[in-house]
Amino acid sequence: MTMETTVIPVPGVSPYDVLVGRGLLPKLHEQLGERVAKVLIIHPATLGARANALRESLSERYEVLLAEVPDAEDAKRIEVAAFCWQIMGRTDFTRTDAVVGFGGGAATDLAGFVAATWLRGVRLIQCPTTVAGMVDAAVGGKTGINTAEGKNLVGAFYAPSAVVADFDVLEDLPRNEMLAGFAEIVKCGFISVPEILDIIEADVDKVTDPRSDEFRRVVELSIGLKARVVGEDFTETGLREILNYGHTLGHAIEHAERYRWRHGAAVSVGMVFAAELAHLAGSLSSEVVDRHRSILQSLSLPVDYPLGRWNTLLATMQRDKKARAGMIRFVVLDAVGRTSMLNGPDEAMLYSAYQEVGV
Ligand SMILES: NC(=O)c1ccc[n+]([C@@H]2O[C@H](COP(=O)([O-])OP(=O)(O)OC[C@H]3O[C@@H](n4cnc5c(N)ncnc54)[C@H](O)[C@@H]3O)[C@@H](O)[C@H]2O)c1
Ligand SMILES: O=C(O)C(=O)C[C@@H](O)[C@H](O)[C@H](O)COP(=O)(O)O
Ligand SMILES: [Zn+2]
Repeated sequence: MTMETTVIPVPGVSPYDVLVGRGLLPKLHEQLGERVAKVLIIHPATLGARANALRESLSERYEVLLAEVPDAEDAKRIEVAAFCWQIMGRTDFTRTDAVVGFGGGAATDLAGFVAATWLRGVRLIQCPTTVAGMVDAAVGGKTGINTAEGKNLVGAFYAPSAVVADFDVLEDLPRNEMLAGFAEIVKCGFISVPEILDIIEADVDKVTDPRSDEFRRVVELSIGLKARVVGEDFTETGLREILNYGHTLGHAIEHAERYRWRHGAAVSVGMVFAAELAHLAGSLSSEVVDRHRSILQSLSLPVDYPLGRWNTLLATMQRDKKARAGMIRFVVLDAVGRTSMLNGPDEAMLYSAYQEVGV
């Protein structure tokens, strides 16, 4: 299957392009350039065969090293970053060398962090292999790892030099991972791009088929939104917070579940919670709350969570990066496509919203 390549520019101090298409990975050298000598490909075992093929295709031009890292969230640990730094140290990896993040959001978050920290920053090319990675994690330069206390607590804002989203790799992606990635696409729909929601509602089977035009459209709309937002507010001083819609409770759920829940599944519940919160605060209609549930359920994403975990979740939410001086802040909607911040809602309101998603 062939498909034209779309180039989505990400503006900012260090601008770069996101390439979306097929057959892009065999041409990865075009993004690496001629100054690079060594390339470290950071990938999980699931991508082992494809990482080997990538190494083969690059080995004529570069010395290629592979770092196979633990799968999914297990990759986002300091020990795993240290494993990558050790490979780089032992191979005299210099500032003219490059890191390639090849995997889902967990692998690209780790690879970004490794690239940002090695010698205080080496060239980084992100090659996302999941929907969440393509529409969100690999774009925008938020890199990081987890600590025992919470998710993404250590990291850096560090822009890649290019992002290569090659749909060919999605052939192997399990359907539940694909649907989890749609949570971030739905997020983009609710916060800013209602067209995404219309496309999903029109035909959910078509939009979740990576060979369809509809799939490509919602992926490109989501990347386009992310590019605009991070171009304006790279280090999240304001506007970028909208990309955190649903993540305040979502991250707390992931942490409480010791990362056995997929990120997208947790964010799905988190978005319904945020919608209920906005409704209780009097800013969002019940129709839009219901629309959250119907769209997310049509994608087989969860919209509820066990009621008994509130104290743990609340404690974790208090460590959310958007909190200020002990006050939890939530991205909420006033309408589809219109966001605002709800600062320090009282605990009774939070608990009432939680009861609406609780089972
Ligand atoms: N930095 C950001 O802006 C940002 C944005 C969104 C998400 N994230 C982070 O990304 C992570 C979630 O990303 P994710 O949903 O991609 O999960 P993931 O990286 O854990 O990947 C999900 C699973 O799919 C497998 N996989 C990946 N590509 C595959 C392929 N092509 N074929 C078969 N299997 C494949 C992985 O090995 C893993 O088991 C979370 O850690 C989240 O915090 C970061
Ligand atoms: O790019 C952003 O900004 C986001 O918030 C995107 C989120 O989807 C993503 O999960 C991000 O990693 C969350 O970051 P955090 O700052 O809340 O840890
Ligand atoms: Zn996310």
